Amino acid sequence: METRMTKMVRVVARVKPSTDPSSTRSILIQKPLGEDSESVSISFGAQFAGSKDLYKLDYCYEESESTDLILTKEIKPLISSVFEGKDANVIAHGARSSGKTHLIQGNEREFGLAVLTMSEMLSMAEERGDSVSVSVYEVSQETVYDLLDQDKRVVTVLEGAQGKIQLKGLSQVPVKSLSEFQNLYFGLKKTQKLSSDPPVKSHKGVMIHVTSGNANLGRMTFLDMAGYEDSRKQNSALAPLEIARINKSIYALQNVMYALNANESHVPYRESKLTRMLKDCLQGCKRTLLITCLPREFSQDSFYMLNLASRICLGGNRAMNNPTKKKINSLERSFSLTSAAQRRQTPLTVSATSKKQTVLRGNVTERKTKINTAVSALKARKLFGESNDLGKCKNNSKKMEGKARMALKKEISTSKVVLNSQISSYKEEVCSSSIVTNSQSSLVEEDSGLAFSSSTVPMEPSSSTSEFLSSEAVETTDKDSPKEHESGATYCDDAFAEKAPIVVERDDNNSVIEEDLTLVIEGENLDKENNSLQANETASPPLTMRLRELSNNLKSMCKFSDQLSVPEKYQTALTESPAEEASEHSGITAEAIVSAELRTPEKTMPSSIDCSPWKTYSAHSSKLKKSVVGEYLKFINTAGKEDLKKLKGIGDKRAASIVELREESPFSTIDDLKCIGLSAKQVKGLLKKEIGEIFE
Ligand SMILES: Nc1ncnc2c1ncn2[C@@H]1O[C@H](COP(=O)(O)OP(=O)(O)OP(=O)(O)O)[C@@H](O)[C@H]1O
Repeated sequence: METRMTKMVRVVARVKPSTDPSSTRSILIQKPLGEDSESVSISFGAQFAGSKDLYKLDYCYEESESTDLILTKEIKPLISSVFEGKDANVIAHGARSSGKTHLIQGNEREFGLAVLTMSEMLSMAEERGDSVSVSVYEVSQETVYDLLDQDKRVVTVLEGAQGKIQLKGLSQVPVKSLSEFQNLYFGLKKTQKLSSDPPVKSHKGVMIHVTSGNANLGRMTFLDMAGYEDSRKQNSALAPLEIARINKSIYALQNVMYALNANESHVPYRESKLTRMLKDCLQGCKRTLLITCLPREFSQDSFYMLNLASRICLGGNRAMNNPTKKKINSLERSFSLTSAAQRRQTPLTVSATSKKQTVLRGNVTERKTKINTAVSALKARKLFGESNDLGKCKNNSKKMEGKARMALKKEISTSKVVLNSQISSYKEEVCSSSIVTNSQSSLVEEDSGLAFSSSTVPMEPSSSTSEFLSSEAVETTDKDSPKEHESGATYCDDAFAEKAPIVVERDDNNSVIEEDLTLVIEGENLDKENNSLQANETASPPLTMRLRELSNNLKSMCKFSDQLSVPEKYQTALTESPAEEASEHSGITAEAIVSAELRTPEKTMPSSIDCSPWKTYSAHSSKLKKSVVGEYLKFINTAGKEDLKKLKGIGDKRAASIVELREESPFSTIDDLKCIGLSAKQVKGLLKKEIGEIFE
């Protein structure tokens, strides 16, 4: 029976006009049915390395299409629902300077969507005899500020026992006319921007409330998100940590939208202050409109944002098309495991029948691209976080695919692979030592195909942590202390949660009611939990031991490769022939064919059969170097703070920076360590010292 569903999040793009008409770096938009297209594809110019990829969205508004058109087509239907008591959200995200503020706020001459919408809503309210009021806020460094308050009062996000969010300290100013609203909205900067303010990025939100008499109807939220930028950019005005923090909250909201659109059972609202404060608006809404702002001339940062938007869009399509999507979602999520602990705890499910393996083989071959796209297009912040440039993104996709292969290969080799089991395990050892992140994926069969499931696995920090965070969870950190607020009640702000005794609020009839509130746990606490998770799993041996072990393994592998002797015909089958050819060798089982297909030739060490001793030695030492670097990075990406401090040259501050930065984007090259304030020379020195220690 077909289930009718509507997408919770509609994902469209808005193109910002080119500033250089002669530029060849233009994005390409395919609208099969012009304005009536229900889905569009966006790709990048041939010059761009990612040009082969098409990103699907629900629609794309080009430069020639006016903001009024977006209002008519996208927002007017939402306005009616707000007057019927539903919430609606319009969120603009994108790279820096991609036109988000221009789209949402606009300027005095060219009104943005928030102003145009307010105009519509005021007319409608007048007709119906309803009232409109507005709140304007900013979320910066995990703190919410009330922008309609002269002193930019801090807003506290409280969560009631029923999970209802209360924004304590957020003003709600009645608006009677558009000019009144404009004065409030455009006057903000003039009254509040202090020249001494350090340049910080923030998310800015406008919430339009509709009330009928004393009853609250719906709310329309406009969110102008801070611009995404690669935290490793050398020329940014902001510190990498500040960028990382803001990116983390961008990813958090994107993860929430993905989960909502994919109709997932768990929505990770607790990942950031922004997602927590918007929880009610997002979950109680008729629809959220996500607008990806894209400059006509693409950039790496735009590419990432589009990639993520497309992922959210695809999640919705799948949820509508496939009621059993949850298993598929698990595939994406299984690749998005964020902490090494989670990755390592992932059980490798083995389906051992050869029949199933034969099916798997076919599917793996056919789905190679699908896995790749699913992984690259669908993984949340970790996938994209891991890859802060296209090259890395591609490498990561390859790595993911490689890991999938490895997992399959493991599966096969644990059952009846007759041929070459020695080679398989030998290769596995080499591969695993050179893969930076170590993700194990559960493999299960879904329908007749191959699916990856993480049903037994926490998916992301959000999901894992939230499992032990009920809405009444209580947690404190020692660095944050309770704050005193005007009400006189002592309660907590970010990263501090405790059961508040009784907090007073007003109900729909404006009468005072008392509610038992639980103060929320914010992102930093989640970090703490993530870290404690990591701390638990860092019972793994220290780096030097692991390097030593690696060195021994490599030595034994060298020995093994010298002894290696595989019948020639099987060597050919394993390295070159497609499966069909291989099957002609009567002695090779179906499982072996799969093994052959899944082989990653470049990872294979050259045997000494046809190499000179020097070539063999060079190849081995270069592999050794790569493996050591890989191990080092793996350690950097997974170890707890205390273990990190055991590394030469890493003190408390650097260890803390590593933990914070890798949350946003794991270290994928040694050079990434420059982000924690090391020079290239210092980075080299660190590694030399660690390697030197192996031989002490
Ligand atoms: N559709 C448009 N038409 C003309 N100019 C535009 C358009 N969109 C944006 N711009 C211009 O591009 C510049 C950057 O736009 P805007 O400030 O809106 O970007 P942003 O994405 O909000 O930036 P940030 O990431 O810093 O918040 C501004 O000078 C703005 O006037």
